Amino acid sequence: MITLTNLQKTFPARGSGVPVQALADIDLTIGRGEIFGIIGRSGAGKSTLLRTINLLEKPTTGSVTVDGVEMTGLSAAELRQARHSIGMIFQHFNLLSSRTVFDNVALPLELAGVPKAEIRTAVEPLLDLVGLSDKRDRYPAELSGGQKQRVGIARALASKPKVLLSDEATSALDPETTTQILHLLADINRRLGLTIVLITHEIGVIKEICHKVAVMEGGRVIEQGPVFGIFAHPAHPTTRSFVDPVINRGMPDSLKERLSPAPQPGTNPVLRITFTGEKATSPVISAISRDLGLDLNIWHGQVDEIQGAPFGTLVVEALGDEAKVASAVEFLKSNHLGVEVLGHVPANH
Ligand SMILES: Nc1ncnc2c1ncn2[C@@H]1O[C@H](COP(=O)(O)OP(=O)(O)OP(=O)(O)O)[C@@H](O)[C@H]1O
Repeated sequence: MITLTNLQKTFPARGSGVPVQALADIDLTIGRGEIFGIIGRSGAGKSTLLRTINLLEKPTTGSVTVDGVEMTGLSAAELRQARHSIGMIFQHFNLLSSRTVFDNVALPLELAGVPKAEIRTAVEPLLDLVGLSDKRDRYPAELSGGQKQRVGIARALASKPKVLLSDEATSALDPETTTQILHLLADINRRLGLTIVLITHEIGVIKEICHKVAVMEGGRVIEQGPVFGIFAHPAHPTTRSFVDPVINRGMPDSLKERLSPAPQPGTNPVLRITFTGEKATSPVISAISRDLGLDLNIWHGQVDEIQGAPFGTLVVEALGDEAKVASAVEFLKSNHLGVEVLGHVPANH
């Protein structure tokens, strides 16, 4: 649906400053109907990247294709037309304070010259969709933040876009309202098959509704893939720093301090077992002690949920000889569970 190829963006130097390279070597493919999240710290290049999709920001080099249309080659009139299929919502909602809820949602249609009767037929179901039918004649100042964002969403949907860009749309909202807005976006994605690209600095937003994620740092995408895989096995340290607070893959500090990297006489290995999907509930621990005669001392365990699928980690000390431990590792792998040796601790500590 959206392909960004070899995208670069450099902002020219201001005054006596130096040019800023905001985007470098960006290659991203976003599939039709996906909710694609882009996460990164302040200044990573998220907004610039999002704004290149509708060409609010013109890339210095590279190509942007949306629904088969190469955006960088369009004339001004063609670009205006192409932007009808790309809606956008914003952190601070960007509503017109002098217009009612109905008139804010109707605005893009009025600007496109749609007749009044048609506007009414288009806007009313949208107000219904976002749960604001009873607020149609209210003004933005009379609405809560969550309600304002619902107006923003309805307005973005008015021109029946195929893509919705969300620029930190929940950053100004409290956690409960954030969840409601995210559920609304997920619902719209399912019902309308809309492709959603959202940027955020909050990992919870990605965890809640995204199918895929790209992590940005210094204008580059440092890691990307399906949310489940990235959360379960974050490869880059920055990704880990985002994921660790919400997915506890770790172990107690007291144990960490006692770990030594290599086995010594009289030490036991410490394993981290990761469970994903339906395997998260399979009784592997009892199978290992029963069938392989290896006792496992559980140090730390956690079962979480990513995108509705269970994801668990278990840190265990294996109380047995090397051969038994090797068979247990093989057994776990053959059951499609993740297993890694974290280190070794003195036995009987
Ligand atoms: N119009 C501009 N002119 C010059 N530099 C810019 C411009 N817009 C952005 N930048 C710079 O480009 C880099 C990326 O900015 P961008 O706003 O895309 O980051 P971000 O990840 O969205 O950050 P934030 O989360 O704080 O919004 C930053 O160094 C920023 O200062």
